[in-house]
Amino acid sequence: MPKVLVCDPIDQAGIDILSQVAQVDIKTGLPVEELMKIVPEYDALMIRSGTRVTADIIEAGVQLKIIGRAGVGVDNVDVPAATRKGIIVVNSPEGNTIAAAEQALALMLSLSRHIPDANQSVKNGQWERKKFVGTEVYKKTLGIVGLGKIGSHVAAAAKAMGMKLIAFDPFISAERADQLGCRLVDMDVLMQESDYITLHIPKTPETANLINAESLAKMKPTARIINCARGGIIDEAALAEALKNGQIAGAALDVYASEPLGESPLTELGKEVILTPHLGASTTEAQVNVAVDVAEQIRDVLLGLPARSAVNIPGLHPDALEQLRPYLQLAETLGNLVSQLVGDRVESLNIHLQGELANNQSQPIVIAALKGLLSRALRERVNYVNASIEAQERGIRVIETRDASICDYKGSLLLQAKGPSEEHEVTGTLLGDGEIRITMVDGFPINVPPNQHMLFTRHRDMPGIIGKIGSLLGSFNVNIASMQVGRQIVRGDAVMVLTIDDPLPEGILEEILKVAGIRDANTVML
Ligand SMILES: NC(=O)C1=CN([C@@H]2O[C@H](COP(=O)(O)OP(=O)(O)OC[C@H]3O[C@@H](n4cnc5c(N)ncnc54)[C@H](O)[C@@H]3O)[C@@H](O)[C@H]2O)C=CC1
Ligand SMILES: O=C(O)C(=O)COP(=O)(O)O
Repeated sequence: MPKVLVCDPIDQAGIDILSQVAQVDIKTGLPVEELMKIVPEYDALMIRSGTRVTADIIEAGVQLKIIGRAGVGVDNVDVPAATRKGIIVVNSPEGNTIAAAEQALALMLSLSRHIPDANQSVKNGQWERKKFVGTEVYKKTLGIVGLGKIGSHVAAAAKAMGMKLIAFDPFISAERADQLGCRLVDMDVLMQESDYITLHIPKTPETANLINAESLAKMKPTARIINCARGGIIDEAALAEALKNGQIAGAALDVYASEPLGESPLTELGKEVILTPHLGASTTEAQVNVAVDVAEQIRDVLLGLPARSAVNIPGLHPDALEQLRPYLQLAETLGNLVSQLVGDRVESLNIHLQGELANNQSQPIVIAALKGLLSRALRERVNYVNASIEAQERGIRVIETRDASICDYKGSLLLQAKGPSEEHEVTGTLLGDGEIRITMVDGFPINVPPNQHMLFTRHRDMPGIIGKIGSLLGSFNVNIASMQVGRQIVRGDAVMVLTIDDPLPEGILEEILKVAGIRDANTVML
């Protein structure tokens, strides 16, 4: 039974799902050294923001197949290191969207009405109505940095409260912003015009310290900033300074450069600052959502099925993936086949998407072909996660072309692979029932389903040659399941493709190559 280590508090609904297929050990708050020590035993890790999965932990996790982040941000996982090792990293992109958006809105209103300090004051026995006079958000300008899932929900709610919306997100179209009632502006304008600024961007090298002394200096003295995204996007020392100097009116933070926050100039400030301990995703609903979402993906991967929200497999919606799945199988089979025909190291791979296939998203098909191509050398170590990197590191040149006008079949895939001494090409398609057919080998038309054991020959089309190969195989007790010859001209060059029931015994290939007219022979295992 596979083993899953749960390193952070996860809702029981997720644990129940994992327990159906794995031994689940819950060990939260482990010191790094402890985690390093036990991680080699585990097939999967399930984490939240509390655990840092560093390159060292990934290196030590010799059995790891998947790291599941029950939440959105994967900045606490060394994703490139996981990718290199073929470990899938999944998250729950939508499970806590509403929770995080509501936290940002709650903080915005808390800031504008001094709720936390007013509450504390009453609890302290005071009645300070004058001290806590607030401001309205109605008709004020909200600047949203990052108009993705959370930013969009904040926009909708803020719009309903009568706020004017501006946004900075270089990856969002003006049409999408328009739909949300947002005007797209650049970062400088957003800093200058906003009464409230809310951050909903991932932590990346580009967004680290995006809000710094220089940008804070552009804000209105009455403006307030909210960060429910990630610590480190705001320079905390610069923010504390801006608040202390009255350069800006307030800030509410849920996330910090280092968590738990500990000692910080921010904790010494007054009612202009509200600090919460990374609670954005901490609602009952969100915790069930993310736990179930990620546990299901871990379960599926452990059962050999694909994950729907892998962050290190090229982005594809599950529905699209489902539709493409037969083509991925085709690409993988052809990649494996052509690599065995080349025999040697493959230096370049041309991938031609033809007919209907040319209209599909090509990246997953390219990756599937590379996975197939590399599986001869890397076996189960290559997967959809690391196939591209492995190919790149081996210096394999990948060229992709598409031609929708080629329509012998509904859609077909042609792979041409070149090695130091040999070059081969194979074409394949899918029949109506999704079955794979190899339709061309080295330019010769055939129609063969892939088989576990196959024999491919190149020969001169002449009488008797097929019989000779047949009896030779018979003399070695090899049972032929099917045999086909493809040729372009009578008595010219031809290919013969045999599917056989067992692996070819030692020595038989040499005998086949001795048959007059045979130019080349390859065994293939698929
Ligand atoms: N406080 C908490 O507990 C939670 C925090 N989060 C954080 O919120 C972030 C946003 O989450 P979602 O909205 O679900 O992600 P998302 O991927 O749907 O949206 C992120 C948006 O940021 C934009 N973006 C990326 N780089 C940018 C840049 N340099 N400048 C401006 N915009 C940029 C993207 O185009 C995208 O539209 C997450 O990355 C996560 O770190 C998410 C959930 C809970
Ligand atoms: O989903 C995210 O990105 C979050 O920041 C939530 O973090 P958490 O799972 O509550 O530790």
